[in-house]
Order: sequence, then structure tokens, then C-alpha cells
Amino acid sequence: MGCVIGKQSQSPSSDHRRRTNSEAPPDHSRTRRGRSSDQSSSVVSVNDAVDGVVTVKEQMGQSQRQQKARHTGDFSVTVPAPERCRVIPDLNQKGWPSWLMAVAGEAIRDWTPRHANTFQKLDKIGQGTYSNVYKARDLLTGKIVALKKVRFDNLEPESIKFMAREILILRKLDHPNVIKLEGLVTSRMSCSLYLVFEYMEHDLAGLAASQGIKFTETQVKCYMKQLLSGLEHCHKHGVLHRDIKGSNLLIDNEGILKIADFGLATSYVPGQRPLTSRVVTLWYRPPELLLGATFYGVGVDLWSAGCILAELLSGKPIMPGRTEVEQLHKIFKLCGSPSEEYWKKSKLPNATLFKPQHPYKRCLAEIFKDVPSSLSLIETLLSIDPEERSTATAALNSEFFTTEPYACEPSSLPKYPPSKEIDVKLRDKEARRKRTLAGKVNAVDGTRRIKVRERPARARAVPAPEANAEIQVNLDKWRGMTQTNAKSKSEKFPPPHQDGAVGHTIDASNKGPVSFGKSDTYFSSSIFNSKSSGFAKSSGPAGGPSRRRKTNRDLHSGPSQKFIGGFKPSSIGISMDIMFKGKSEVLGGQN
Ligand SMILES: Nc1ncnc2c1ncn2[C@@H]1O[C@H](COP(=O)(O)OP(=O)(O)OP(=O)(O)O)[C@@H](O)[C@H]1O
Repeated sequence: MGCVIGKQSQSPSSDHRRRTNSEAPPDHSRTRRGRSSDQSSSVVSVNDAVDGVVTVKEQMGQSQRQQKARHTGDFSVTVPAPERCRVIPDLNQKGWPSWLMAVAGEAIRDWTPRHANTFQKLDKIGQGTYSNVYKARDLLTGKIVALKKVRFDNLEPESIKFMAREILILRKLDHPNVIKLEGLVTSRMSCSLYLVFEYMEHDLAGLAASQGIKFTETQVKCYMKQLLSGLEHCHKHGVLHRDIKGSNLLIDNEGILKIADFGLATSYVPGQRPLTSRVVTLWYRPPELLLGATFYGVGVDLWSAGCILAELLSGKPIMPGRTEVEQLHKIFKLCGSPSEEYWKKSKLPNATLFKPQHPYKRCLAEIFKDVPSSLSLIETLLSIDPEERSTATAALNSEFFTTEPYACEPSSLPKYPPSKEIDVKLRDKEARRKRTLAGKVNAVDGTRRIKVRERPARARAVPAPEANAEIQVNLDKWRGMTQTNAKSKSEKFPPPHQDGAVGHTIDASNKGPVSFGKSDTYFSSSIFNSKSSGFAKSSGPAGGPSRRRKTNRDLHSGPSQKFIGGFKPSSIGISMDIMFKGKSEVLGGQN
């Protein structure tokens, strides 16, 4: 038997009571990058793992994956020397492998093993940056579950710690609108761990991007109410999710929404310790994080919730930035640039650098004038000042929920065919394949190739590059750093106090503003105009960009938009004017 399944033998809350802060895993950010194509092939099915079978493809993928090491830099645990996945590790009395006990003992404490061959894997239903998700049947109960397979490349302690933190946090939470962790499966053969979750048929990104699905105001309220209730629970238990986006909001056939993917979540006590600012998927990332805040709180999740609300109402992502600079600019254009007091008060590391040359007026009221009942909540959640976003509890008591039309009951929501972000991606892939095929046939026929204008919904979304790297690259360049690999250094060896990957602090001697300069006029607020707002059918997803690095092809698959100074999408934001000591320098060419 290569696998065991852990079952909780004690309530999450009692575990939480016992656990002290110092026992909590240190906070860090995952540098979610390079979801390589070999990832799916690295899978060993539960049954394979039981038999000790490792596919050839898995072995081939190893070296490639080794290059994508996630990092934290702040773990002080002693871990066993990396062992090849096929080496059968020692098992402790309960059946956990020693490598897992050594690094994630706290996370699996009080869980009892169960045999993996009591699960039947049915289908791959999702792919994350560090995991694949499968639909499976629990053969003991007949229940359908989701198995999230987390890979541990060469037993990297960081990877295991990420997983451990996710498990610890999930065990703290118990709420109808938060995904429930039901057990664990480890594989002795493949260095991977399966997290067992209740199965959810949809995610909000998939639903929102599905042709023919149009949310009504009462539906939007229903989803938002559930999202905010889940967030309220997390926040009351000292957990920040830090990656609220459509693809992490799972929905079952009864219309129940659950917040999932706590891989970037952290336990926190307000003001106690600095956290990394390199979290939250770009389109949903609040301005304070883009400006480098390391002391922040529930406001980060509330901002993302505001983005989701606005997205559900307008039918498309409201601020689909491709780079951090562009993201910040989109925020300022829509939500207004911060007041002078805010700049003074915030003391954010990058504040003086990214202060726009001229102030922008807030235009949310104009854009959402057709949905008056939502306006006040959108205004609150999308406040530039995180303090003004208030709390999830306050949002739940806002007039958005207390005035007609009221939120509908989840059970009254329409029954949708299974719709996940991955389904949308597969549909797009198939559509692309057909287009290519049609092109080839035309070429063989000698018929003229006609440019296919119609794009599937998902492809119209503008994917963002790996969200975190770009400002740092620009700052490094701007500071005239001489290290040849400054960026990767900052990613691999962040200051330990900074929760993982904050990168360099800004050298005061080099301070100067980064100007949006002339390029301001070229930014198009293509998403919003009052005509296109309201309840028009979504032409984009609610999922937002993934946190992985995108290829150039990805970047060019976006919609037709105006670009900064006529630059192509791949150079957006990196071509910003850098004003430094009176000189203007254009950084370009990187992606
Ligand atoms: N319990 C579940 N039931 C059904 N589908 C699920 C479940 N959990 C996750 N999924 C699907 O798998 C996808 C990836 O899962 P998850 O977000 O937890 O992984 P991840 O590696 O952290 O991903 P990412 O890097 O995109 O954040 C989700 O978007 C969802 O579509």
C-alpha cells in the first residue's frame, strides 16, 4: 500500500485552541509560476500509487519542475535530505511518512490514516499552480469528492510547508461558505499528497464565462452574501484568504458558494507582524499591496470581493491589468487617485514612486448608475483607503442586502451544467484547435484563409503575467542595480521578516516618482462605459488571470484594446516612463 488517507479525529476548533501562534507556520507567498505542461503528466493515479507505479512522463517532468522551485526563505525547519520519490519512506505508527511528519507534523496531527484504494479517481476537474484536482468516488460512502493532489518536488520543504499551512488554516475554519477539508491521502511512491474536499460542481469563473449564463441582480446578491459570510467567518478566525477570485469561489448544484484554495491564506493578528505584499491575483489585488504594504488586514479580501461584485454586475472583469503598473493605473482611473492625506498617512514603500502626476476622479458612481442598490457597497469595498472598506459584517448589513430586490435563496438559483474554469479553458482549446484545422484545410484547398473574428469567451479575457515580478524588475533597473540576477535573488531570498517574497526595499537615496506620464492618455478604460455596464452578458471571465507566468502567446490572445503609447500588450507597463533625477528612462523588452 502506497497511500494512506488521513481522517480528522478531533474537531478543528479544539486543534485551533491548542495551537499557539508560534506554532503556526511562517507566512510566505507562493511564487506561482510556470504551470508547465508536464504537470498533468506528473500525476500518478491513486491506484497507480498504491501499486507503486510511477509513469515515465512523471520522471521526465522532474528536472523541469525542479527549476520552478517555490520559495519562502523563512523556514527554519530541519527536513530530511531530499529523497527520490520512488524510495519508500518510513511510516510512523499512524501511517504517515517520515518526510511529511518532519515538516508538516502539526498539520496532520490527530488525523488517522485510511486506505487510498477506497477511492476511485474519475476525472481531472481542475488544475492549479501547484496541484491538480480530480473528481473521485469515496468507495466507502459512495460520496463524490474532490482530490487535490499537491506535488512535492524532491520533497522540497517549502512545498510541504505551503500545503501544511493550507491544511492548518482549513482546519481552523468551519462554515457553510468555506470549503471543508475532509481528509488527506499521501503517496509513498510519488511524493504527493491528496487533500480530500467535498465536491463542488462549478466555480464562479466558469459560470460567469459560460455562454448563455446571465446573472440577475438577486443572483448576484445571493452569491455576494455567501462570499461575504464566508469572509466574515475567515476574518473572525484571524484568517486572511489573500486570493479571492472567481475560480476560487466554488458553487455546488444547490447554489451554495464556498470559498476555496487557502494556499495563499495566512493567520494574522492586526499589526502584529509584516506580511508579504506579493499576494492576490493581479486583477483582484488592492492598491495598498501594489504599493508595497506589509501591514494590512481584512481590507485586502474586501477589495477583491468588491472586484467580484463589480464584475458580476458588469459582466466582465473590471480592472484586467497586465502588469502591476497598469493595474495600479486602472485602479486610479476607476476609483480615483488617493488623496494627499492618504499618500502622507500610508507611508507605503512604493507610494512616492507610483503617485500619478495628475489626480484622477473617481467614476464608480457614473459606471454603476444603472444598479443603484449596489453603488454604496461597491463604493465602500473599492475604497482606496483600506480602512474605509470596513468589514465583511458591515458589508452584509449594507443596503445592498437590505433593500429590494433581495438576494434569492441559493436553492432557487438555476441549475447549471458543470462549469469550471478548466471547462472554459478546454472549450477554448478545442475552438482554437478547430480554427487551426480549418485554416489548414483552407490552405490545402487553396481557398483564402479568412480571419476568424469570433473568440470564445475565455480568450477574450486579458491574462496577466506572473503578477509580482514586474514592479520589482523596474525598481531594480531604476535603482541601477548591478546584480545580474537581482529579480530572481529577491524572489529566492526574501528578507525573512517579510513573509516570504517582498523583495527589495526602496533605497531612499534613489527615490523619485515613477510617472504614468504621457502614457496616461493612452490607457483605455475599455471595460467600462455606462452603456456596457449593467447586466449585459458577460464577455469575459470572472476568474481573472492566473498567477502563473504567461507566455507571449497568452498575452497576445487578449481583446483588441488601446495600448499604452501604442505598445503591444507584451510591453505594456514595462515601457512606462521612469522619472529619475529629472531624466526620463524607458524600460522595455521584458515580460
Ligand atoms: N472541492 C472542489 N470541488 C470541485 N472542484 C474543485 C474543488 N477544489 C478545487 N476545484 C477545482 O480545481 C481548481 C484548482 O483548485 P485550487 O484553486 O484549489 O488549486 P491551486 O493549485 O491552488 O490553484 P490556483 O493556482 O489557480 O490558485 C479550482 O479552480 C476548481 O475549479
